[in-house]
Amino acid sequence: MTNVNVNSVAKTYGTTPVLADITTEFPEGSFTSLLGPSGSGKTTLLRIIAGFIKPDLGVVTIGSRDVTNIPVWGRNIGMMFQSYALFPHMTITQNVAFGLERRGIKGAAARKEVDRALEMVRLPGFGNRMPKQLSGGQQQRVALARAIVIKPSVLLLDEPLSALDRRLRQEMQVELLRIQRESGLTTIFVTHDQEEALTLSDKVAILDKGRIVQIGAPETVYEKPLTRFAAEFLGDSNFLVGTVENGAVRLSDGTTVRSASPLPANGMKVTLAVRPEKMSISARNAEGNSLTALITTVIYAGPVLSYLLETKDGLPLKLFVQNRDGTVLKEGDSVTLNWSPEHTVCVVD
Ligand SMILES: Nc1ncnc2c1ncn2[C@@H]1O[C@H](COP(=O)(O)OP(=O)(O)OP(=O)(O)O)[C@@H](O)[C@H]1O
Repeated sequence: MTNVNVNSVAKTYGTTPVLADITTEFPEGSFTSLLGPSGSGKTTLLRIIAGFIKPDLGVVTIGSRDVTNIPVWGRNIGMMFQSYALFPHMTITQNVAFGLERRGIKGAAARKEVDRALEMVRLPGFGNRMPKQLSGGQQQRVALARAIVIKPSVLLLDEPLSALDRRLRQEMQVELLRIQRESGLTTIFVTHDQEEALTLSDKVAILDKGRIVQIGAPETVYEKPLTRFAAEFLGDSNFLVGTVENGAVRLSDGTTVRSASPLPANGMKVTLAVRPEKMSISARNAEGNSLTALITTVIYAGPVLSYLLETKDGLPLKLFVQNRDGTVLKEGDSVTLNWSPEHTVCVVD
């Protein structure tokens, strides 16, 4: 078990900066997801930690060891990518043993480690099969066994589950988490699937244009986004823009909205973010915030109903409600939305 540190790491391709001054710690035994849109630099950061790419600036340490100038094979890293490509002409045992052989571990010692790894991914007894005799999910497990059999210090995963269908993917998420917890491996996981990042991780790092804009526990990043980008990228959000007036925010239609976040000085323009499930259609609470809006679209998704709304000033809003009693409101209905200042977060625009 080892912690990974990235210090002032920067990378530019030609004139395009891809990573700008990244400093962050991946604590020993933690599971961190790197989450961000396409091109935000997730893979580049992972490949720098793996040693496939050398940063222009900065230092990478694994444990107490500076590995910035150490090649991939000298870093003792377990890796798994989207294209997990097992060797088709080799048995499962041979596939898993591949990394061990390159480390000089052969024969009975190797077989013992392979059996242990196959047991860990719940494929005991599959060693003599060929990859084509396994389902996609089973092949993925073999790839995971191959990554962990070498007893790496760190496990690096780049969208390993994105080729799987939804059901298999959820199954593998549970397996991955179990294996990570059992092995205690410091794990860094690249994904652009927010739900996956929230469910699996101890920490989520949100990347935007080569910077980590926020890193923290899933519930912190979700409940208290720091920027509009983070609030929008991780989950859905309503944004209310207004001016600070006597400790509250006055919107353009004159409504006053209170926030539990610290607000800047009077007269400053601010953006407030409110999650759509934090709003409700209920009797007005004197302590709370409220806005009246017209329903423009109803999206029926079984357990959850989504409503798109618009205030008379043209402000678009979203509302998610649990479908408790089967009541579905209609387009054109006018409703009053209520929500708490606790769920009204001041974000950097
Ligand atoms: N070898 C390269 N040469 C030039 N530009 C590159 C190279 N590799 C990556 N880039 C650019 O760097 C940026 C970041 O790429 P990276 O693959 O790290 O993003 P990502 O967040 O992992 O995206 P995705 O989710 O699409 O995989 C992109 O704009 C990409 O085009």
